[in-house]
Amino acid sequence: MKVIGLTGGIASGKSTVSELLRGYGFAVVDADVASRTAVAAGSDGLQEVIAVFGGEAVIDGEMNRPYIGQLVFNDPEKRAALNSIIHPRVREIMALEKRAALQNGRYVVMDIPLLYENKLEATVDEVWVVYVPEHLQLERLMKRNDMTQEAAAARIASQLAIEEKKARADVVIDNSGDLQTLEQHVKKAVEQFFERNEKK
Ligand SMILES: CC(C)(COP(=O)(O)OP(=O)(O)OC[C@H]1O[C@@H](n2cnc3c(N)ncnc32)[C@H](O)[C@@H]1O)[C@@H](O)C(=O)NCCC(=O)NCCS
Ligand SMILES: Nc1ncnc2c1ncn2[C@@H]1O[C@H](COP(=O)(O)OP(=O)(O)OP(=O)(O)O)[C@@H](O)[C@H]1O
Repeated sequence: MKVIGLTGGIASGKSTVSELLRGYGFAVVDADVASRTAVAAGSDGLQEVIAVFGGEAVIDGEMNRPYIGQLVFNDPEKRAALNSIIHPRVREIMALEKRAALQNGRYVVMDIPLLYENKLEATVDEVWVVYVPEHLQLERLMKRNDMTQEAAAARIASQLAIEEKKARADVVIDNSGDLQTLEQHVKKAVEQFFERNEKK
């Protein structure tokens, strides 16, 4: 059973593509969901976040995401500190979910925004990159998160450039067009995937 690593830049359309892939029967393991589980209310992960970032890191028992986001996307050292708390836990959660999906005989999609940044290529069989040029990434991120251009640019700058991810991909899914066009691209990529993997 093959494992696809799905990545791209922030707001390039990974979640949109992973929903379409669910529709084709793939099991999707999502790093953003796992990263929330890693610091859920009452968890050891959240305790560590409080130890490092202080009491303001929590609001109503939950991690104060806007506060932490504003800190870490403007300071690489703080980002590294948060990553070192959350990423090992995310890897553990995702490995369990992946194993369960494979045991059920499913093709698996690992949706991992930081796949290249964290050198996780070897944990998947092939990498699909959801690509949009950076100006569209900025535009969609500002719109989705109701964010200033400055805040959106800081988030984009905290990741490997989208052009670099595109260059390294096994499969590129272009999401520069409308949603209908994206659906067609995904359909084609899925057909080619099954041709490669089920023909022999
Ligand atoms: C900083 C946090 C609190 C901001 O929360 P917020 O709800 O605003 O954003 P959300 O978690 O939905 O992330 C949105 C996107 O931001 C990007 N992103 C998130 N964390 C990081 C990071 N540490 N470095 C680079 N990009 C990141 C990803 O593309 C992600 O898909 C949160 O992103 C977080 O806990 N990040 C650390 C864990 C992490 O690296 N998650 C990403 C994949 S494991
Ligand atoms: N083809 C498209 N045309 C217009 N808007 C789109 C298109 N594809 C996605 N979007 C919108 O762009 C935003 C980003 O898409 P999505 O949330 O799927 O990205 P993502 O890569 O999962 O983001 P993140 O890295 O933050 O998890 C969303 O608001 C989504 O509705």
